[in-house]
Amino acid sequence: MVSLGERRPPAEAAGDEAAGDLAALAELDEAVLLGGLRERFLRQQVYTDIGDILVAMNPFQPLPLYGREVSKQYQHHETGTLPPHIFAVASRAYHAMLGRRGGRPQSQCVVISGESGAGKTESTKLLLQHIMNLCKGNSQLEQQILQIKQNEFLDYLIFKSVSLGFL
Ligand SMILES: Nc1ncnc2c1ncn2[C@@H]1O[C@H](COP(=O)(O)OP(=O)(O)OP(=O)(O)O)[C@@H](O)[C@H]1O
Repeated sequence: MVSLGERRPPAEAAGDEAAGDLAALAELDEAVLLGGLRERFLRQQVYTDIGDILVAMNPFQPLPLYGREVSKQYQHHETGTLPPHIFAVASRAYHAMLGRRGGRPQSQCVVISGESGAGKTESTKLLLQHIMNLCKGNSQLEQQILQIKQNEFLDYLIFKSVSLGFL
């Protein structure tokens, strides 16, 4: 959903020949795609765009990607100016829901899919965390999201389809 640009969060600052949006590459086949994802993963760049799809790779370790500062950066950024991130997806859905950036207000749906242990639950929590930050001041929306967060059936809101794991 977003591509690499000028301003980058710290984790992406140290060199990034591997493209943030693989769909922007002139040639894209399975080998290029897997190579690009692998290269980024080795640099701890766990998020990669492929056009409108965000690929999130599970780092299985805490990374400094989710702090308040990073969340702030992604709240009102222009599409394409920051590296791919789950917060960018959340921001895009949030602003589109409210009809900002040109469109009319519309319900939004984010499908989070992956094999067991891929990180769907964590991604959902991060998505909601960022949306909570975005809707500070909108108490009705905040309450609605808090209700979702407290819902023990949160997992059932996630599409748990099994995808092929290549890496
Ligand atoms: N972004 C992340 N950063 C660090 N660790 C993560 C991240 N995402 C997932 N993990 C780690 O991977 C584990 C499994 O993730 P999670 O529970 O989200 O997977 P899941 O896809 O929901 O699995 P299942 O379908 O089996 O419920 C987490 O407990 C956490 O330790």
